[in-house]
Amino acid sequence: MSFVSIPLLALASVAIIYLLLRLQQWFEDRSKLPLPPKPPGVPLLGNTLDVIGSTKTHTQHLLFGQYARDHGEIVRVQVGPFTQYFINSDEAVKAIFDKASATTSERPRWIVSNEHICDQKNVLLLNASHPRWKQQRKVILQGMTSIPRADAGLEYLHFETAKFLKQVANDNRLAGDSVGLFNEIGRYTYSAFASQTFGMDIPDEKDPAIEYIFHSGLEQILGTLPGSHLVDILPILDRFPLFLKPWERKGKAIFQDNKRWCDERLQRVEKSIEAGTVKDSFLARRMQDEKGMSFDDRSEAAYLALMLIIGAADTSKMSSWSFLEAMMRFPDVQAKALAEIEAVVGVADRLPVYEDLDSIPYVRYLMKELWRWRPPVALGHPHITTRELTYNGMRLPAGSRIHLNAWAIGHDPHRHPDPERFWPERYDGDLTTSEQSKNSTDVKDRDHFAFGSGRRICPGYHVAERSLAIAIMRLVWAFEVVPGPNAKLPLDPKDYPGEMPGNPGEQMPVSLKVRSEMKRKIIGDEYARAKAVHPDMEPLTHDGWSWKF
Ligand code: HEM
Repeated sequence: MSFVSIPLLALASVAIIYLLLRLQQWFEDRSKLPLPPKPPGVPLLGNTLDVIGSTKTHTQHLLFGQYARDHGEIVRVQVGPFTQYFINSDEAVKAIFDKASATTSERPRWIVSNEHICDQKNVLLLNASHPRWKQQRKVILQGMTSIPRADAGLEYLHFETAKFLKQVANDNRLAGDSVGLFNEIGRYTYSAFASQTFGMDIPDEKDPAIEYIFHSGLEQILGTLPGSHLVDILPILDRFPLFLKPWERKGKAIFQDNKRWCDERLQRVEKSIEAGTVKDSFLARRMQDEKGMSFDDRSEAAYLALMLIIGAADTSKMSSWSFLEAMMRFPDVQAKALAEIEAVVGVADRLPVYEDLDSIPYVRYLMKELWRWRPPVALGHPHITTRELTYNGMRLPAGSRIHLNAWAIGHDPHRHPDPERFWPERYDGDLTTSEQSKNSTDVKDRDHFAFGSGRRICPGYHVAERSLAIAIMRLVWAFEVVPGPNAKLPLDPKDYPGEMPGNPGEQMPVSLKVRSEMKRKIIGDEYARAKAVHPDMEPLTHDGWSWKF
């Protein structure tokens, strides 16, 4: 036998074994329920080309929405070697994410993102079966996201939004500069959550802390996208010695950098506790409540504080930004919202506050409509099933990667007639909070799916509700929201796509005009009053970007 034929023989044997295994699988599957339907694709690549194309044009939500309309409640999409299942109906979400949540709450294995970059300390990426996941969810609820804790955070939301209003009301250039407005909304949300977690605020939109926190989150999320790291496709590569694994060295270095950043802030909080000058915050309370904690526990709490800013800030920023899109494109809704808010708050007496929400049902409808129309996490974070499930004559094998398609459900014309229209009246009479609505006996009554579902549902919805209600009431009360001077009319969301699928980007041409001199004065006065009682906080500044590899 020649030397050439040995490798050929080996290759042929591998191919035969592979075909035999596929054949065996086919025989086994013949007697089982069918898998969910899949959109037409090309051999071997499946739907990869369509998905890549939609990623380039920022239209993944539209592609997966179309798949849902064409193929129904569950769609099987093949991207390279990955099969993803998109759950596209409220009933299927209830059956799969809620009722079967004991078997649908794990995450895919992300070697680089979860194990190296986050050292298995990020609640968002951990498996639900990992003891740390349960522990962190408990700490988050007690320390930041329960109703009393969310209420305690209102002072920061009121302060930061008042500061934003004052900046915009007194700076015509900023009021007409969409990128500037986007960044200032980012500053106030990052600052509101940095204050609540670390007890430190971010006074300036150019503060490098914003870039640092944003990039830390981005690095983690990018690493969860299918195909971003070869080792996630071929986990055997993880067994190589470290010098052959640049991804692991880089991931671990990022973790160390994040940890150093958190530890520095932890030490500042510790010093202020010792000096008796500590500001109330998630981290300070955690350290004072848990006297027996070692430095590693404290360091983990500080890391969790950073993860919380990452989870809270961009989703809240995006909600305020999408709200401006809705007001600009639907001026009748804006006019009605203004009338309803002024009827309770007065035309020029004071700024709206969160407590006004109960007296203005229309604001509740605006919130529900916004999260239906523009869910910030439109295609959900992936979960993994741990055993085979059946639903409506279909089967999901164990190990399936499932996504809650919040966009498709929110834009299903049978569930929400005329879904592209921003129409808060569709929720007329529904005054439920997010928590009450998610527990609706009939899932058809549930308002939207922006926070996910089941055991892994976003723990921050009480906080998110407070943040959005304040933003909505104050933005509408203070400003007329209009298209910017260079806007291409009629406005088309395809002209200003954002990084988060289905959400507007910073180039959305929006402009704000303060509604009256009286309102400008009230904004100035109330900001001055809020500043006088706002605790003096240390800035969260980061001295330069330190990830260098
Ligand atoms: C409009 C605002 C927000 C939206 C739309 C949102 C949405 C989501 C979604 C869709 C998930 C994934 C759920 C799943 O895996 O099924 C999630 C997870 C998470 N969110 Fe939020 N979120 C928001 C605000 C917040 C806030 C304010 C906080 C904290 C104060 C927060 C903390 C978290 C955490 C810690 C997780 C990870 C939960 C886990 O994996 O177990 N989020 N969020």
